[in-house]
Amino acid sequence: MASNHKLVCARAARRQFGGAFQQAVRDYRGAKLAALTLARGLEERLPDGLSYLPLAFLYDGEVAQLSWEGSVSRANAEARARQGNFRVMARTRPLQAQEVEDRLYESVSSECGNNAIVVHDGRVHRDGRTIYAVHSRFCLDAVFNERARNEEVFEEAVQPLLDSALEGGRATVVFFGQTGTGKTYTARGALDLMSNLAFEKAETVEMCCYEMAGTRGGREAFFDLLAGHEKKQVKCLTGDDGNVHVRGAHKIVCSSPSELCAAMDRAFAWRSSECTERNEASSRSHCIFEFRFPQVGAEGADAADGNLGGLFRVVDLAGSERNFETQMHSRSMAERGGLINYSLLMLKECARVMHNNQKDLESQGMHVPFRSSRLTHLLRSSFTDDSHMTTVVATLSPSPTDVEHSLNTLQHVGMMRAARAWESPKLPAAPSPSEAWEPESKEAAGFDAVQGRGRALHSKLQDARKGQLNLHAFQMKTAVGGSIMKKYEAQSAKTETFIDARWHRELNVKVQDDLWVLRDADAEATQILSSWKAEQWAASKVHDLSRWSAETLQAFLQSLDLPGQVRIPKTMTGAQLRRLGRRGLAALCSDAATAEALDQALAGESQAGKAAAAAHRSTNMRMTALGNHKVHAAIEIEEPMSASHEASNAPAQHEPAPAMAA
Ligand SMILES: Nc1ncnc2c1ncn2[C@@H]1O[C@H](COP(=O)(O)OP(=O)(O)OP(=O)(O)O)[C@@H](O)[C@H]1O
Repeated sequence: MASNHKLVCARAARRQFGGAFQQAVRDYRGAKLAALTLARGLEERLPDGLSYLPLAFLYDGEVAQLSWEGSVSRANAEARARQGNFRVMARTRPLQAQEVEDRLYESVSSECGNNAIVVHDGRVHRDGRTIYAVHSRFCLDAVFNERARNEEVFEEAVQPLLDSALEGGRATVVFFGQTGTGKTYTARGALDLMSNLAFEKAETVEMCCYEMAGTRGGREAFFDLLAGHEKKQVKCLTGDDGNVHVRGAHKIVCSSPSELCAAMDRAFAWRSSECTERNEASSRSHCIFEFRFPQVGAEGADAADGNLGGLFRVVDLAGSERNFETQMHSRSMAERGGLINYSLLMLKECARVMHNNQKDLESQGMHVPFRSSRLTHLLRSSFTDDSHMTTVVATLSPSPTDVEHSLNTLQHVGMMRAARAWESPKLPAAPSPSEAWEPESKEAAGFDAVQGRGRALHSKLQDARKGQLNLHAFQMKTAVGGSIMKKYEAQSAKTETFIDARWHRELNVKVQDDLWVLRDADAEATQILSSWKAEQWAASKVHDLSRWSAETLQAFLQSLDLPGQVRIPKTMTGAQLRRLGRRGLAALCSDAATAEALDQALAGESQAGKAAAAAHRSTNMRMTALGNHKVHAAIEIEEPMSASHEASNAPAQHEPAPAMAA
């Protein structure tokens, strides 16, 4: 049963049909390679657009189009990789040992030369039979694949910021992404490399480090990580310069790389981290490293308050988590996780509003809720101040089970990038093989950089069978017009729908509509069955003398064609009549013939009651059989139930036994 459920769950399906999805990824990569070769070889010889044609013959239309588009826009990659103050990059970690053991494939392709990243999303169609892959491309300022080393990431993402800070500027690098994707791994690598380089230009480096976590009262607060055990709370205040500063944090002035590394290690040691389902050492707080580089000639000045001296921040955010990843969390972990998710949500919300403000002229000026979380409050200048250099590094997991996370991360960093699109240089239009292609200028806008969604069909189960499932369940004939497996639970008459491709063939059915239609049909079936069961129960009790009210008894007596008189009091109920017994009943009748006729009529009612009760029991048994054997059991039952016929024998005067749904 559980396996059927899993089939409609995309994550489980990605595991189950891994081979087919992997083939889709291979196809895409093959098409990409072919497109690159063609673009290089034919572009100069053939007019625009025509060089695309050989690819269209070889591959599925959308895959060919997407891969071609990726290869021709390669020329624009350099222009697209902005040298502006706000840049967005992505780094994919390699598959972990457990993922390799589970035979998971790589669902992310990094097009490093093209500064683009493609997420291959394996999906199951709502019909439950067709599986297909959607390839989504996101264009960023730089992309690092799973083989990229920390040094490469540092050189591209961090070094320009460090240089700017060493010259007196303000810079922030933010590591953002799903839990267990390598934010801390990348941040630590960058910090280690930074500690050496910083002293090439600065004599001393002042460092403070704090984390944003929850207080006991469930509120966000900053805690000093260099203050030892106590984790002293520090304040986050807006200074005269309009920037947000953390006040009261312990500062360490380092004069050598080893001192700086020791201070960083100390901060990492105090940072909140716990073992979770996804990461053995998962960060449970947002950690901010702040470095100040006093400028030459600025000695004695309060560099923290004035703009004298450069500021460099490394923000290692806690990872976003989804419900299925937090099943084993304790209560306190769940509370902290709630705060983390809230602050990340607010960060995404700010990105969304900024993006909307940028994209839609009408909504320009919409309030960006930076103050809704302490994290966004702190990072405000990174996103709004043009002179503040910011790099957001999105970390991604290549696992197909994390595709939703990866898409979500890329969409949000894309929005952040788009929100600062005014900085991007004007790009020349890319050659396009068809009118329908997205214009290259859109690419620069980050979020709109999803260059189209390729769709490659890889259905193993394309046998389109005709027919219709007629569900004969206890006289109920439901033409659901689709592939449906029902499980009827005897007690609650509950039905569940399972879509399982195997049943399509066995039942020889074809999905005509989508799952929602089937669900409607299922709900209808549940309703009919439930009311029918209730009616049957009521029908079985209609003939039970001991349940008759005084009115029902009088109606019953009037319906009988008795030879003589019966002197039964108008207030006497069925139960009281039964207690009289045969002799007591005869005493109420005017003659023996009347007593005999009344006795026979009551015996007939008793018989009918027994038959109805037997029918009800049989219904329950059949329902149980359905529960155990699913639809097969229902189909094998050919004889309609006879309870309705029994019910029709009930006396017309008293409450008629309801007919079953036919
Ligand atoms: N690029 C990489 N190369 C090799 N291993 C990596 C890479 N990125 C991450 N890892 C490994 O993945 C695991 C998780 O990494 P890390 O703790 O940095 O994730 P995280 O994103 O900080 O997670 P959380 O948000 O839960 O703190 C670690 O064991 C790390 O060594």
